[in-house]
Amino acid sequence: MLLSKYSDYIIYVVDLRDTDRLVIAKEEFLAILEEEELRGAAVLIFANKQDLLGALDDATVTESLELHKIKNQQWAIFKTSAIKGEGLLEGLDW
Ligand SMILES: Nc1nc2c(ncn2[C@@H]2O[C@H](COP(=O)(O)OP(=O)(O)OP(=O)(O)O)[C@@H](O)[C@H]2O)c(=O)[nH]1
Repeated sequence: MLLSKYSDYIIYVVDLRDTDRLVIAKEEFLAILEEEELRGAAVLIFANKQDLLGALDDATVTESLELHKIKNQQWAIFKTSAIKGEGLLEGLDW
């Protein structure tokens, strides 16, 4: 992963079909939030592959990544389908 020295925002993409790696995704996500350079950066989550059957809902992702515990940073979660181009612009507009 590449991080610029002082980033204004983080975009984190979660694969809604990859339930097996949700725990790893959470660990990685929490480690990113602890990066000194990213303190205060806005956090944008793309919950991707929402077009596929069996995709997790965003409430489950919110709970799994413990987004509600983020106190000093703005955050938002958008359901996306990268393949269909859905939800991406809404997220980037946020
Ligand atoms: N249906 C669908 N397919 C997608 C979407 N985004 C990416 N893919 C497809 O998923 C496949 C794997 O892409 P990613 O999951 O992004 O790649 P990756 O994380 O390196 O792959 P894994 O490690 O196997 O998960 C590719 O064929 C993509 O075209 C999406 O929103 N919807």
